[in-house]
Amino acid sequence: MSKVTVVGAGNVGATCANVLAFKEVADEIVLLDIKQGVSEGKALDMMQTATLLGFDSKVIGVTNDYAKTEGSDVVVITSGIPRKPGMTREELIGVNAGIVKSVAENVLAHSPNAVIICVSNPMDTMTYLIKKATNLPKNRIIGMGGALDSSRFKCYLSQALNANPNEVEGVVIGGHGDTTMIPLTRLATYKGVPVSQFLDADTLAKVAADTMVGGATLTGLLGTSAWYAPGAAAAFVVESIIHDQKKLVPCSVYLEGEYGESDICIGVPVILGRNGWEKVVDFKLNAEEKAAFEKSAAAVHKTNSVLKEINAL
Ligand SMILES: NC(=O)c1ccc[n+]([C@@H]2O[C@H](COP(=O)([O-])OP(=O)(O)OC[C@H]3O[C@@H](n4cnc5c(N)ncnc54)[C@H](O)[C@@H]3O)[C@@H](O)[C@H]2O)c1
Ligand SMILES: O=C(O)C[C@H](O)C(=O)O
Repeated sequence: MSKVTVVGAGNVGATCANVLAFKEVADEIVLLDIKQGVSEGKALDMMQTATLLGFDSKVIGVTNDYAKTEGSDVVVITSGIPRKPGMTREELIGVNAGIVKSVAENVLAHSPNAVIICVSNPMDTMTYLIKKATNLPKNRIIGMGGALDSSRFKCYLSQALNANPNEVEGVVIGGHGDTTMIPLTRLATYKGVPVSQFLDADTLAKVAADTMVGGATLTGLLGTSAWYAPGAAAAFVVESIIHDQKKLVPCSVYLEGEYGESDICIGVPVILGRNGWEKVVDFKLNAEEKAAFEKSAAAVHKTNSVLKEINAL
């Protein structure tokens, strides 16, 4: 039997649980929130789609009762506040650090072998906080932002190409921040052919810029941050793990020398399998990409340093 817990039954958590159930990624999905009744209500609402959508997964909602999360294979942490228009993700650190740390401790008390997927922002720093606060093996702690950012990159690329998004490949590495993301335009392809054969440099630069502010654009439109693609991206990462798919997905993981960085969680391409992330894949960046990665890492290190200032570490 496979079991996944999603903590936070807000926009992203509920969407993630819904995708997990619809795709039957796990036999049991526990949706937990601190707000009385919300997760029970959303889980019941989802279960009432089972015969309409034809899935057999069971979704259970609980209010802050971690005993019900016992024995989870994977735990997705979405609890915390989202940004409002005009804010950066980094501004959420003060509130979200306390929430993420206590949630990670609570879930591990009942599921000591779980792989933890971090969604809460600022995601790279929250992933690092989980690593430092729990001291779990590094392969069991994963920030999912690169899966989302790469999906947005492929979406914008497909629109520029007027192509089917599923025939476009593209990867975003670096931090999950408006200025720290690195869409790897040089390596993006359409049916295996470099996109630079179809799109001029200005168009490609616009695609990269739109990708980097993809989350901010949606926050401006929605008044709060996005949830369909973030929830689906988290579910995609969970599926790769639960089904041991060995997919190559950019995720924020704890580096010890890979890509020239240490003591940081930041987005790099990793293989996902049953034990979490299994290895970092070296994309052989060129000088410009390496410099961008170094700059991105410096910004993430700076945000991480705030954890000590606010006594979260
Ligand atoms: N990494 C990414 O790609 C990505 C994408 C989208 C959103 N996010 C982040 O995910 C987080 C959630 O976003 P959202 O739109 O779902 O917000 P939301 O406000 O809709 O939902 C958050 C939920 O967390 C719950 N919560 C708060 N404290 C809790 C606790 N201690 N235990 C359990 N539940 C608790 C709240 O009650 C709420 O239901 C935000 O920090 C947002 O910035 C990250
Ligand atoms: O933009 C946000 O604040 C939420 C999330 O990180 C996203 O990229 O959608």
